Amino acid sequence: MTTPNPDAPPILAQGLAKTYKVGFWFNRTVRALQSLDLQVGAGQIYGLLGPNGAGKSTTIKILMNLVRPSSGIARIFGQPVDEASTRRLVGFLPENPAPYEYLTGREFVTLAGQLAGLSGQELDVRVKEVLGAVEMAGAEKLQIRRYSKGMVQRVALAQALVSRPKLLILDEPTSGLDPLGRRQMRDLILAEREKGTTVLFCSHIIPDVESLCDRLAVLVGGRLVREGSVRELVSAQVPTVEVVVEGLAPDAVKGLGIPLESLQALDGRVLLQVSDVDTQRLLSGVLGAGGRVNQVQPARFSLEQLFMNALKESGRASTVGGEINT
Ligand SMILES: Nc1ncnc2c1ncn2[C@@H]1O[C@H](COP(=O)(O)OP(=O)(O)OP(=O)(O)O)[C@@H](O)[C@H]1O
Repeated sequence: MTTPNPDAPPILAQGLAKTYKVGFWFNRTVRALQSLDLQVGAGQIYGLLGPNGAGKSTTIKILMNLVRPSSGIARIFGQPVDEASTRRLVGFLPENPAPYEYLTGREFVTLAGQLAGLSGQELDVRVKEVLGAVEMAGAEKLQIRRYSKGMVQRVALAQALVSRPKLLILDEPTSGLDPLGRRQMRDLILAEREKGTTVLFCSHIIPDVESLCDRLAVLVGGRLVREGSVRELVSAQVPTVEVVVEGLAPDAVKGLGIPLESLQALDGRVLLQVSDVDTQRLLSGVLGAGGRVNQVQPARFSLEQLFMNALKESGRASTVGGEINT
């Protein structure tokens, strides 16, 4: 058995690919992941963002050694993902946690703590601590089958935290949580980073990714299409301007022949987004056609725009999943 290297990146993936065999005769394949390179540095909160079927869970399952990659390398703290010594350093929240229903929340988290090597008073104290942190102390004696989806998500997070992991891997951590629960989950993730824990989480909830991540990777159809810090990625977008026009119908605005990022009819006005370089031409066109310009302001770039652009470029705006080959 080799020991994990604390100076190695918590997560490293090189050329990671996964092809699933599907169909009754397993004669078709789905390419879920294609040559993924990823490096997550110590203490970072790293987000995997992508639409349904982008390959986020497959990446996480490979890192958790639940799925074998078809090719490529995946390492945790410098060790292969199937190395037992690395498992103790990782806390994992799966996409649809399915804890033993007949255990109480407290029993379940205690079991997870025992499996992680805790015992005696240290175990009791830690179980109480994590159940308190996820606000489940009041329901800890209830069997899990009586829990709501959000409560299951909370105890599942408690089991991921109980061993004080150095790396937390969270698959859709805010799924099933109400707005308050989502806020608490975000605060817990930030608190973990304060303690020096590295966090990898996947989501398709853009505000969660935007508010939490230091860096992120955008996956579409199994391919990495963007990677960087949230700020870098958002500021690399082509600047656009928002223009509100009155006195012209949407079709008349479209008829000006100026490329528009978006167009929305709003109660007698038309709200447009246009690339910075086309703004003057648009304004002259609107005035020349007898319209009035009500408002012009730079658009605030959001991760959502970046995401939509990435989808558009990949030609995947209306499709999900990996490539299916027959
Ligand atoms: N066990 C499996 N067998 C066959 N195909 C699979 C399997 N697991 C995933 N896939 C396929 O691989 C592709 C990627 O799926 P994956 O679950 O990794 O995506 P995801 O980004 O996590 O999606 P979501 O956001 O919907 O959870 C999809 O096309 C999916 O149908």
